[in-house]
Amino acid sequence: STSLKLPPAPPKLPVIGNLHQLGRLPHHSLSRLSQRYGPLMYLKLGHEPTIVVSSANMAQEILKTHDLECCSRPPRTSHTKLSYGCSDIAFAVYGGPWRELRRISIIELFSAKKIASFRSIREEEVERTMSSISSYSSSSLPVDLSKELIALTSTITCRMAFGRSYHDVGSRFQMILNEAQAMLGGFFISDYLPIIGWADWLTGMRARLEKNFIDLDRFYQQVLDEHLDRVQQQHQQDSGEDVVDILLHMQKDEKSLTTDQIKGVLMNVFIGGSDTSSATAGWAMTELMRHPQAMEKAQEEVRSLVGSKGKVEESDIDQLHYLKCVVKETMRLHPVVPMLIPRTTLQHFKINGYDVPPNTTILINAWAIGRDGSYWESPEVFKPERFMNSTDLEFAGKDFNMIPFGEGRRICPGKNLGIKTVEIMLANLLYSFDWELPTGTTKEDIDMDETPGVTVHKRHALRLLATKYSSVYS
Ligand code: HEM
Repeated sequence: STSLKLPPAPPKLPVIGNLHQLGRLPHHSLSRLSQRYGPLMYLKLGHEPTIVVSSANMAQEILKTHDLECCSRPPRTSHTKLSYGCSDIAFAVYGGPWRELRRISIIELFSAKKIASFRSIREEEVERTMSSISSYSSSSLPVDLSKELIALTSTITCRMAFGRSYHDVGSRFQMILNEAQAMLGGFFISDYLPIIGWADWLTGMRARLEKNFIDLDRFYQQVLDEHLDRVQQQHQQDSGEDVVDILLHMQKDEKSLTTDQIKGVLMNVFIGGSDTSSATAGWAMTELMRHPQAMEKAQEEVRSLVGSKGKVEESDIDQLHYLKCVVKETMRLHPVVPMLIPRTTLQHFKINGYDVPPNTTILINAWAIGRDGSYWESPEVFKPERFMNSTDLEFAGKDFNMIPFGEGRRICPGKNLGIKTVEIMLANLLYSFDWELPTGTTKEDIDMDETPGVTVHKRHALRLLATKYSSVYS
């Protein structure tokens, strides 16, 4: 290994390596570090060799040219536990079972037809949330928009996954899921320093992980048993099936699908699907509150299109060009999975003259790439107009300068579903209400602090005063 030419490496400490340089928000710390050491950095996170990628060019090398060599996932305590031993899509190592599950999910769960079949769920639940916000509107109390959005996306996901009778999973289940999610981005010492892995027990992390897992598993088992009775008696129907129905039907026909795989996919649908969309919509509203002109333009567009219809439907969205630019600009500045999901290399390869050994973790800093001044003019400025009239600037576009969903073999399979959910929520929020900051605060007071974790949320809830837009009810 001494003959390998590795990418530039910041100095490291014995045993912990560069762990102390990650800070509370690793995407920020690593972005700063890359300004000094370049777009490819070689770190040691405890015992784990890691390459951090911080430019679009290098991301393209990894996600396109060398996608096959680095499309596996490194083992992680929390990921392994919550994915039934990596029997899922998101954390499974590269290989036959992952490929098969991904193929099934793309054809059966995330196809355009399937996404369309869940349309009424999205529209009904968005409408329900708008009426709940209306009640605040009449009481002149601020709405905790972050909370409303999380409740909305988890209800949509529950109905899609488990069916109508599960639309209200109760705050308990939501709480466990939120905690499980935080754990996925959390710090398990055993992941990096197996030599003192017992510290996970001391800190109580391990016990919490086990408990959350047992609670979630109990819930999934109950849902599966209830669905199983029904599925045994019915023939496959093309519409009206929830995710559990589809997977159980597939299991009945193909037999190769294990119950752990079904539960693993459910965990992915939940953890990958609900939080990401609510966090994105929350960031979009936050940016619009800081940029009143953009807010006015977006509201003007949606209101002039929809008129006095009372709500925005999905069929309207294609004509909302500015709204789509707002969503893109939000995802450029706030990719809610800022470092994607870690990858690991399967074999040695070279990139930009440097060696990348096998079993090296690859972290791609999508957050830094979206704010890179060599690709983006005034990168820190929220300016949805930059996407107007540009067919080149797409998510996972050809230049790799905006990759909020990743790219290559591991690209997010729920991308189109996620975008649709964000757009319909945002369009209705903008159409139905005028938004103001709580009395005594100005747009300069809006903080942009983030929570650490796999999915990055706004740290402090976005609280706003909502006033019903009069033409909605006229
Ligand atoms: C705004 C919404 C969303 C964002 C920003 C997002 C982002 C991401 C990102 C960055 C990855 C990692 C890609 C990589 O490793 O290169 C990912 C993977 C994944 N996402 Fe999403 N996602 C969203 C919505 C969804 C939805 C709605 C679902 C499902 C219902 C979903 C399911 C998954 C799964 C299963 C994977 C793992 C793919 C694999 O490893 O093969 N995501 N997502």
